[in-house]
Amino acid sequence: MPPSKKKPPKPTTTTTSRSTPPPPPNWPPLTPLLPTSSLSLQTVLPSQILTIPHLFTPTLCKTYVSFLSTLPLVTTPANPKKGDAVRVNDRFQIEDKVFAERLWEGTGLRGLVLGEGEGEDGEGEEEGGEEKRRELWGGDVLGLNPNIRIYRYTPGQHFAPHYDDSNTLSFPPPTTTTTSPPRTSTALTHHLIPALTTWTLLLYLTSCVGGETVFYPSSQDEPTGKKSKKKKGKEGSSSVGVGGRSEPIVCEMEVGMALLHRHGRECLLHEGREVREGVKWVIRSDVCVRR
Ligand SMILES: O=C(O)CCC(=O)C(=O)O
Ligand SMILES: [Fe+2]
Repeated sequence: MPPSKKKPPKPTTTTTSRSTPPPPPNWPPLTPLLPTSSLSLQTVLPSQILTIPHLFTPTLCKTYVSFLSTLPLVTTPANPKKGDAVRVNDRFQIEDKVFAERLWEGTGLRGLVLGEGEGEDGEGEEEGGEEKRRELWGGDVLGLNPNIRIYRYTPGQHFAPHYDDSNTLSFPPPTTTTTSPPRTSTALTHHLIPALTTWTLLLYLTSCVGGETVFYPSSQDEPTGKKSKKKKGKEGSSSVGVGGRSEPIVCEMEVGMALLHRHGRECLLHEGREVREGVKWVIRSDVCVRR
């Protein structure tokens, strides 16, 4: 029989695998943690940069670094799309609402942001707390963005100066803690809440030489000559902006420290400086508010 000229059918596996989101990683449990009474929200620059030292313990950071090292991280291109900041690091990104919720509820982050319990150093517990909190966070806080990003910077890698955009999303309803399924299949979609990201969360799992996150409160301090086309909101009137000039704010990485900074219209120009020795590991998410 002569060989058939018919082409073999095209495999369809590519299409199928592309439309199926990857399963979330099997994140290690968030333990050990310090008691929430030992945590506090510290102000680096009022209404702009806050930190929470020891949100993760050194032991938990080590566990996470070993685990994250097993994930398929991808090196970002050194020549980004037009308009995007140059960032050279290895990253892993996943939509994982369950993990975002665990980070929010299980670490004490929620209590600190919402001003519950003890330990805040001021921002959340002044008179008229509720209104101040809404002003600080940019609305009614819902929780953390399920879009979880993991960054690894090895020596020579960095994130060039840029502004973080605010993004809109449909915020998923809280996962029920019981094992029973939702009563109707529409329960999940009907309760999606229109949301907006307002602050960036960076959780440092290591410290290293270099790799600091640096903020430039005034545009005159832009280190590369890159000028933003965006309108700058209130950032020029921040307390260190006397006469339009101010020193860069250098946030040294501390193992287990969370750094929160305002983003969107009021985002300060910032960068992740080049790592010179060691490896910088970061978990990134965002604070979301009701839109
Ligand atoms: O890694 C850093 O220090 C900065 C990261 C950053 O700016 C970002 O994720 O937008
Ligand atoms: Fe950023």
